[in-house]
Amino acid sequence: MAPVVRARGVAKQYGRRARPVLYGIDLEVAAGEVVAVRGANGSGKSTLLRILAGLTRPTAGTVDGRPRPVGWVPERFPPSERLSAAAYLVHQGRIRGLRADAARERAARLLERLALAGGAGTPMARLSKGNAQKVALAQAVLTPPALLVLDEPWSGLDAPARGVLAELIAETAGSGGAVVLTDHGGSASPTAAYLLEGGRLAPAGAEAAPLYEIVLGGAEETVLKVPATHRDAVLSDALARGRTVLGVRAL
Ligand SMILES: Nc1ncnc2c1ncn2[C@@H]1O[C@H](COP(=O)(O)OP(=O)(O)OP(=O)(O)O)[C@@H](O)[C@H]1O
Repeated sequence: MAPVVRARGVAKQYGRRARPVLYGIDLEVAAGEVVAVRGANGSGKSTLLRILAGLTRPTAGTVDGRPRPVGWVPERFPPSERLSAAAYLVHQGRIRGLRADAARERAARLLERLALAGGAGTPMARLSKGNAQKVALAQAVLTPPALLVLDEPWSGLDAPARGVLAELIAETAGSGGAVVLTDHGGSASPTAAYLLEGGRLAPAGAEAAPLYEIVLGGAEETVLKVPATHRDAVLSDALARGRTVLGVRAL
């Protein structure tokens, strides 16, 4: 399948005297792929993800094919906004070309799925870390992204929200999007995993964790591939949203 995004020879050095963080990284991510980038603290994972998302410029090399907009979930979501979570998401939806009522509906549905404690009317500055993370996730998938990049997305999320996150990742990949994430906890069951070490990227082998295929009915049929660890949370979330479970099978 044609790659959604392709990095070639990407290198990064923050300042001329600093030691380079990345050396000549090549990486292709195809539609439907979930790619995990792992490595020690400070190994350059966030730097690589920011370059893939188009937020940081590489010192050398190129990134081709990046679609717009990229769904981006930063490691730390700035919650210093006075806007409420709902107002912030509607604003983001408008920027991405949604009509106000569509943006409101989509934002409300995502916040309900993610069970934003304290409600959608809470000012962003007063949100807890986990709830700010939920808003970060919601803004990234307000319009279905062709490329979804998530930096440590599991951190701070409670168990049900982790299930919803697994579902959002599976939905993005299932509808032809490409997903790149860092996952210290190894919670994503990626289709490919890489280890970033000494500024170079090496294949780390995909996870051994078993995958399940879940077929959901309702207004339309959806097929999701989710790791066994998130199967039950995804099923209960789907049932709570009025979907019908048409099938569950181990892959
Ligand atoms: N804006 C910046 N200016 C200067 N140096 C930076 C900048 N951002 C990152 N670095 C440096 O680049 C190196 C890699 O940082 P990066 O945040 O990409 O690593 P990481 O693997 O994501 O770390 P962690 O697991 O702790 O999140 C670190 O030495 C960091 O200090």
